[in-house]
Amino acid sequence: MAASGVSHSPAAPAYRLRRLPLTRRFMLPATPRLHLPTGTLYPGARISRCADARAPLRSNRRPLSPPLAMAYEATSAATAANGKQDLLVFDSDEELSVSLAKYTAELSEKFVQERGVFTVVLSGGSLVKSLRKLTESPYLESVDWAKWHVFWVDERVVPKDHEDSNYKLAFDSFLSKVPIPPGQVYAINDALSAEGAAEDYETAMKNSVNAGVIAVSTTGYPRFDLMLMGMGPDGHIASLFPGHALLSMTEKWVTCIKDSPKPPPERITFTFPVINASAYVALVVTGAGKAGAVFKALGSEKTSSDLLPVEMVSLEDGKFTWFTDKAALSMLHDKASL
Ligand SMILES: O=C(O)[C@H](O)[C@@H](O)[C@H](O)[C@H](O)COP(=O)(O)O
Repeated sequence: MAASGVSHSPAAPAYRLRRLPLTRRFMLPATPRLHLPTGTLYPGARISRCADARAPLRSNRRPLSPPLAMAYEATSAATAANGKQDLLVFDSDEELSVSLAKYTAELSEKFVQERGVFTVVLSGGSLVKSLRKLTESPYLESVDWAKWHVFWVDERVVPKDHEDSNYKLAFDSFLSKVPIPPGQVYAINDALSAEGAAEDYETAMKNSVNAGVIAVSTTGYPRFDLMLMGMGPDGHIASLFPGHALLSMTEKWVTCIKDSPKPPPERITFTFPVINASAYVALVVTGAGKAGAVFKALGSEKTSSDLLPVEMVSLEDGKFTWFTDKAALSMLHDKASL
């Protein structure tokens, strides 16, 4: 059996398309300085806090209670040539989840209007829990779920009903609760070896490109509409780990790793050219455990020889947004108040 066509039968509520207001963002010109809430300037950092950036996000149902997000615009050495990154900082998981749902629903509406489909890529880890608001009103009714095609940026090579399976994680808390047609959910073929599963997944992606479901980038790689990803404490994204030879893999769209430092060891993963061909990437990074990697990525000088995987995200022609909290930024704040 090829990747895709996983059976699940979520209830299929009638939906209607609702226009959702855009999340308020504060866009200032990029500057090689960091202004943090203390007002302290930390020369040498590369983030600028937008003036008076705390503001409530709006919903067409009800105003969302007090300041949800501080919006930042960030640039880094890796992205300077390829556009800006947005850094959104939330006071709570709840607020992050509300904003992520709104962001995703707006992109769904945009791409369904433009392309007639919406291709979404998920990682495993805590990201999936952050998608929970999408399974609730108003999104459950308003999102055009029938147009979604769901892929995984990485997957553990285990049976689909295994506790380690990223498919199972997403199915249990997200996919089983929204009416995406099962044939549009592209799980790996769990009967194959790691090599076979990676090859099979790449073939499924090529078929989707040929069918016009997945767009193509100017460099010939699949261009997904939205990748929703987490980052590990070591700065890994997908199953691309610091210092690993796979970081420089460009020949394949999907490859396998058999010595993942994060268990389980056998996984398949998209390669960097595919990640960097995306139209939108949302990176959800919360908690003090991630503060070191966030500091390295956003607050420290770097050379091309010591880049963490997260710093190697450099979108060809796309938009990268960090969804973070204060704990994840704590080392930046500490540095700024020195
Ligand atoms: O299969 C995996 O292990 C994930 O896809 C992995 O890349 C994950 O997204 C990060 O490790 C962050 O996970 P947490 O958010 O749980 O730390």
